[in-house]
Amino acid sequence: MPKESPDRITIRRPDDWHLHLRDGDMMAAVTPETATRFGRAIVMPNLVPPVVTGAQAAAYRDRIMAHVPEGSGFRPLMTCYLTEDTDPEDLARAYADGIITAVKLYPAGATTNSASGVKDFDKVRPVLERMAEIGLPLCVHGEVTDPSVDIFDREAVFIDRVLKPIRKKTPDLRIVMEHVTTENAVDYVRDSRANLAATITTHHLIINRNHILSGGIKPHYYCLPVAKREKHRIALVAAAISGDKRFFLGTDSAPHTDANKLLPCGCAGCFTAINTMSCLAEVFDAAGAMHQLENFTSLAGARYYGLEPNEETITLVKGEPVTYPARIDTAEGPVTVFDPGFPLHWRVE
Ligand SMILES: NC(=O)N[C@@H](CC(=O)O)C(=O)O
Ligand SMILES: [Zn+2]
Ligand SMILES: [Zn+2]
Repeated sequence: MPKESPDRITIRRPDDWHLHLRDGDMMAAVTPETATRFGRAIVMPNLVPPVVTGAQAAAYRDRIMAHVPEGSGFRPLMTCYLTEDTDPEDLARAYADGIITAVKLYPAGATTNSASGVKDFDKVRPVLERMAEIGLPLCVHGEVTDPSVDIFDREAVFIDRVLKPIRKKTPDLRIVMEHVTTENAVDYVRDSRANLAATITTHHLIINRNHILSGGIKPHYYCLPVAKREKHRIALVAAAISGDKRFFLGTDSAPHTDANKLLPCGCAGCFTAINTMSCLAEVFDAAGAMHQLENFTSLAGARYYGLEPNEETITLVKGEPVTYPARIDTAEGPVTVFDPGFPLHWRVE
């Protein structure tokens, strides 16, 4: 049990089960921000070109490690990007060698850098079957790309059209539905019997679609899946604070430069690596659920991935509003930090 008083709580060091570290100069700038705060992170493979083979995942891991501050103890958990040409044996080897922790499924065109994703889900059946056999988890960006489906319905439709058939044909495949944004997804995960869990982002616990669209368009709140109605946000908070071990933190911290966000066709993604724990503590505290924060950030995800929780602990302290930078500088340009829209009173000691 976390040690807790009204203004102080000590929990296991958190992990981030869905993170974008990018590459090159951006990676150099954002990797320390996560490495100093989290024990481990599942690193998304949607680089350009994507990380598709075990060898590429190992090389990417080494590039990340070069920017992990000494003594942080941070461990990047690597993923491969599933394509219609993925070789099941390459994945099986990379998993056996401890190079990858999961495989990522992007429907082609669903989100940032997903052009090489899957169009025909039958083509990846042999890979999914091999993954089920060896217990290699599949992380899923759960949105259909059918342009005739309303963007606010794409997650719910994905569950019926894609996820249910995959789970029926491959019931032993361990799946993580990434960054869920709807009550539909929460209910679907909660009603499942086995082999299904979900990550929830920091920002989807805080914003709804009004934050993006009301009173002027707010590109820094635009991410995919796009934030939905308030009733969905409420369902996400309920899942996060429930103590249910199938819901855990994946920040989906997805840095884009301001120049790439503030465009007629701006990029999707919120950069939350810096203030995530303060944001989450605020949300859990407001819900009277500080005692469930540790499960969400530090226990449930490790358990689903079959890993031990981190040995180290962190202490969060409540007091005067926390200060954090509005943006960070990178050699590619400034990146705006997620603004929850309210003061944050919890800081990591
Ligand atoms: N979440 C986002 O809005 N963007 C992510 C991609 C993703 O996770 O879908 C990115 O790579 O920028
Ligand atoms: Zn995604
Ligand atoms: Zn993501």
